[in-house]
Amino acid sequence: MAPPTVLVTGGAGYIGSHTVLEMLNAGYNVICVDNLCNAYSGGASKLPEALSRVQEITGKKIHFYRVDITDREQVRSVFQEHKIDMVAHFAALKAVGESCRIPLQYYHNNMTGTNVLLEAMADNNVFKFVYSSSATVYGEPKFLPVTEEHPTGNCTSPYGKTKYFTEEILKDLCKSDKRWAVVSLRYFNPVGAHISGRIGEDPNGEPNNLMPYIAQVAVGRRPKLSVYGSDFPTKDGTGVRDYIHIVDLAEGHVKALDKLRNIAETGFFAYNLGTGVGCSVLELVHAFERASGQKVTYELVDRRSGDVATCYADAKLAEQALGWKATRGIDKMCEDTWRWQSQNPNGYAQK
Ligand SMILES: NC(=O)c1ccc[n+]([C@@H]2O[C@H](COP(=O)([O-])OP(=O)(O)OC[C@H]3O[C@@H](n4cnc5c(N)ncnc54)[C@H](O)[C@@H]3O)[C@@H](O)[C@H]2O)c1
Ligand SMILES: CC(=O)N[C@H]1[C@@H](OP(=O)(O)OP(=O)(O)OC[C@H]2O[C@@H](n3ccc(=O)[nH]c3=O)[C@H](O)[C@@H]2O)O[C@H](CO)[C@@H](O)[C@@H]1O
Repeated sequence: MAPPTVLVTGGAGYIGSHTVLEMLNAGYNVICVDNLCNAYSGGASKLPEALSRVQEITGKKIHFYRVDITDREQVRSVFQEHKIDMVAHFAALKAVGESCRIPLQYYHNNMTGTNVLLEAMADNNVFKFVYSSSATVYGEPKFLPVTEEHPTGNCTSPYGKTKYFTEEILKDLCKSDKRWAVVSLRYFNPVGAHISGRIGEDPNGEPNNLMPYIAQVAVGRRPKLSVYGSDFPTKDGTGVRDYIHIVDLAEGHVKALDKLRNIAETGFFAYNLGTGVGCSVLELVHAFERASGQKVTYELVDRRSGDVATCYADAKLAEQALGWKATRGIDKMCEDTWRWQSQNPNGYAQK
């Protein structure tokens, strides 16, 4: 029996590339599409740099197509070229602040793109779908830890709304047609890098997120970290989040594919991918200093608008339903981030 073939959209990105690596190691065939709007295209090789390195690490072949998922013909051509069994959908624009400035581009890219993809799937009798969702669908937590029963939809940005609206579309789709089996994975705060140090997070321009910012200060690319708010009602006054190692996250996707591959059960399933452990900004800074041996200079400044004090997951449902549990702690997240950053001070674009 040939191993299943997974179409991975956004496979050249941070989470996509790490998940492709774990899918290949788990024996899946992988077809990747990406329009490279937020991924380094690499040198002469046909493959984007991140995927070229994934091939090097795994010794396995990746089929790659430079495709924009909003382009119906481009998407259809991939389904004509390959027999696809399942789809893992990472492709999206994801900068919260940018989404407030250019909401229409976010709704087009993330919503129209997903709808074009879903239509092409249905036209080719492909109904198994893993979706990249986010804890942002919960808005400001009403209770902690956040379970999958927490209300969704109280999103504070157009980006967050694209995630929420897409989940609602997927629920309606599953209600309308019992052939659909959808797993929506709600990521908390993915950080870290593959142990090889060859692939990692490579944000365009100034990082929005905490961990890549810390790493760039530690490696000397940025003078200091601004700590947004030190007067939150938390252990040390700084924001508390549920950071999850990117490889734990990637392994969670493989478990979701395994579930879809083997189940007769169809419908919509949502699972939190987090550790259940909250970590403050200053705790992460100090853990990174221990892991890297580098000083991370920081300044306590005003809060960033839209930030909540504390958010962390109840991850028990994913453990029960997927047989998955995060195993890597904060120190490992920092060690692996530092290995990537110190070996690739300028990310994939080695200058
Ligand atoms: N990184 C996080 O902290 C986080 C948290 C929650 C959810 N997510 C979601 O996980 C997914 C992957 O996030 P990431 O951090 O890897 O981001 P990323 O930007 O590194 O990866 C996204 C990839 O999708 C591609 N892409 C974007 N629009 C496309 C389009 N129209 N057609 C084809 N390719 C397109 C980009 O070029 C990029 O390679 C996204 O859906 C994001 O919303 C990320
Ligand atoms: C409001 C917002 O943007 N939320 C997004 C953000 O979550 P979130 O805001 O949790 O993630 P960040 O990494 O941006 O911030 C984590 C914590 O670090 C603090 N911090 C961050 C950066 C910095 O330079 N200094 C600093 O102190 C923040 O105030 C927060 O307390 O990233 C997630 C992962 O991409 C997205 O799913 C969320 O939708």
